[in-house]
Amino acid sequence: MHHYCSTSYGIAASVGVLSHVFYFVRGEHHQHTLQCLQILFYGFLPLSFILARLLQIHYAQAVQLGAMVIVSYLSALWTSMLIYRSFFHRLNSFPGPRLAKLSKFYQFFTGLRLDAFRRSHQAHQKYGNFVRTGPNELSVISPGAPVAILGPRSPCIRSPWYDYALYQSIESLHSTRDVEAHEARRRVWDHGFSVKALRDYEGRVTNYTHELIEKISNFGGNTMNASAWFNYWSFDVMGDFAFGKSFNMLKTGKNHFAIDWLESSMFLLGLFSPIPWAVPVGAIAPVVGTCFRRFIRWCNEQVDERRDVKTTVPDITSWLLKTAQDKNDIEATKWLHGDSRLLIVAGSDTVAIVLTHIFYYLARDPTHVRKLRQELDPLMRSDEPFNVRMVQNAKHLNGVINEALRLHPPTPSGGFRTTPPQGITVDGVFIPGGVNLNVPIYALGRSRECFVRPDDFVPERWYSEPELILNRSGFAPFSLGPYGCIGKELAKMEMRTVVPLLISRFDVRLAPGEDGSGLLEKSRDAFTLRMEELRVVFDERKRG
Ligand code: HEM
Repeated sequence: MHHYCSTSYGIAASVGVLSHVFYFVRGEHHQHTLQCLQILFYGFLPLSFILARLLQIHYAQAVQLGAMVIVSYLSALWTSMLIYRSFFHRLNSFPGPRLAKLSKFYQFFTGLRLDAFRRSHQAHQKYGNFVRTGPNELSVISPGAPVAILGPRSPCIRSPWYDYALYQSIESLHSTRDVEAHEARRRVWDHGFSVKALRDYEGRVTNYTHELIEKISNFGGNTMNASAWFNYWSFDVMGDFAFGKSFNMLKTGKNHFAIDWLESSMFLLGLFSPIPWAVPVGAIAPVVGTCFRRFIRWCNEQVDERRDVKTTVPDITSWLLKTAQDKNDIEATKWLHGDSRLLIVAGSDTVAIVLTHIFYYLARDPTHVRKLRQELDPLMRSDEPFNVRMVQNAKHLNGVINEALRLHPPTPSGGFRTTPPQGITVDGVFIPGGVNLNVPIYALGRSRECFVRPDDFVPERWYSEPELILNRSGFAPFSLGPYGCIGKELAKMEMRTVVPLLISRFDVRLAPGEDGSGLLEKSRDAFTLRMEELRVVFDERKRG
C-alpha cells in the first residue's frame, strides 16, 4: 500500500470518529438523512478529483482511493458509535435486549412482522417497567409513567417519531412538534369537540348506525366480517365529519380506493417507526411513498371542494375552516389539508377497532349480552327515538367499552416523547435529558401492578369490583395531557350508540370455525392496529 493510502484512510477514520463525537452524538439528525446521502453521493467524484490532483495519481486510482476513504470514514463512524453505545452510554444501566442498545435496526428487523406492541409487552414481562429498546430509547410502563411522561405538566416534548409528516410537506395537530403551534391549533380544534358540537353530531352517528343495522340485517343470519363492516361504518361517519360526504363504504360493502391508499401508507409508518431517519428516504421512494402522496392529494381535493359548500348542520371541518377562509393563505391551507386528513386517520379505524373487539367478547360469551340488555332495555324506551344520553351512564355498557379499550387500545404502541435537557424522574428512577421515551399503551393496560387478572375481560372491574383495579393510571387508551385524544368524547358517544342499538336488535355469535385468534394474535401494529378479520353471525333477536 502506498503511504498516501494509509494516510488518507487514517485521516478519513479520524474524521469519522470526530464527526460522531462532536456531531452525531449530540442533538437530532434524523431529518438530515437525505443531505447526508447527497453529500456522500455527490461528494464522491469531487473528492476523487481532489485526491488525483493532490497526490498526483491517475484518475482511476483516485476513484478507488476515494471509495476506500468513504468506507474508512463510515467504518470508523459506526465503530465509534458501537463502542460508545456498548460501554459509555448514559442508558447502559437500563435492562433490555442486548442488540437493542447497539442499533435501532434491532427494533426494525424484529418488527418486520408489525407486532411491536406484543413484543414490547413480552419485553416488559421479562425486563420490568423500564426497558431499553434502542440506543437512546426507553419503554416505560411503571404506574407513574403516564402522568410523568404524557400528563399535562410533563416537561417532555414530542419525539422525532412525529416528524413522519414533515417529508410530505404537511403539518397537522398530530404531527407538529412545535409546542406553541400545537397549543394554538388545538384551540381551533376544541370548538369542534365542545359539548354543544357533539350534540350536533349525534343524529349523524345514529343515522349511519341505522344504515349499518340494515346491512347486517341483509346478511340474514349468514357469516359477516365484523372488522370490515365496523371499518366501513366508521370511515363513512368520519368522511361525513371531515368532507361533508360519506365514503359510501356501507353502501358498496367495500373499501373506498382512498382508504386502500391510506392502509398501505399506514403499514409503512408501522414499518419505519423504529427508524425515523429512514422516513425521508421512504417518502421520496417511487413505490413506497406513492400511496401516501395519493391519499394526501385526494384528501386535499376533498377538503378544497368542501370549502365551497355551506352546511346548515356543522361538521368538524366547518370549525377548522373558520381559520382558513382565504384560499390564498398558504399557511392556513396547509394546516387545513393536514388536519382534515388527520381527522380521517385518527377518527375512523380507532373506533372500529374497539367496536370489533367489543363484539368479539359479546359473541364469545352471551352472558355479557344478557347483562347489557338487562341494563339497557329499560333505558331505551321503545316509544322514543334512540338518544345517546339515555345510556351514557349505563355502568355495564361503560365497563364493556373500557375493558375493550384497556385490552385492545387502537394505538397499542403509542406515546412517543423526549425528555427535557434536565431529565425527569419517574417513580424514583432518573432518566437523563434528550432520551426518547415510549409509553406503550397495550403493555401498560396489561400491567400486573395496575390490574388484577390483567389479561381477562372483566367489565365489572369498572363499577362493582373496583378491587380488580390496583392503579387506574394503567388505563390510558386515549393518552393524556396536551397531546391526548381530542376525539375521546366523540368516540365514546359513537360506541355508546352502536353497541346498544346493535344488541337491542341482534343476537351475536362467533361464526363456525372462528375463535378470534386471527384478530387477537395476527392484527398488525401500524401505529393504529390493522385488524385481521373477525367472522361473526348476527341473528335477529328472539324476544320473550
Ligand atoms: C376509541 C377511539 C379512539 C382512541 C382510543 C384514540 C386514541 C388516541 C390517542 C392515544 C391519541 C394520542 C396519540 C399520540 O400520542 O401520538 C389520540 C390523538 C388524537 N385523536 Fe384520538 N382516539 C380515538 C378516537 C378519535 C376520534 C373519534 C377522533 C376525531 C374525530 C380522534 C382524534 C384525535 C386527534 C385529532 C388526535 C391528535 C391530538 C393532538 O395531537 O393534540 N380520535 N387519539
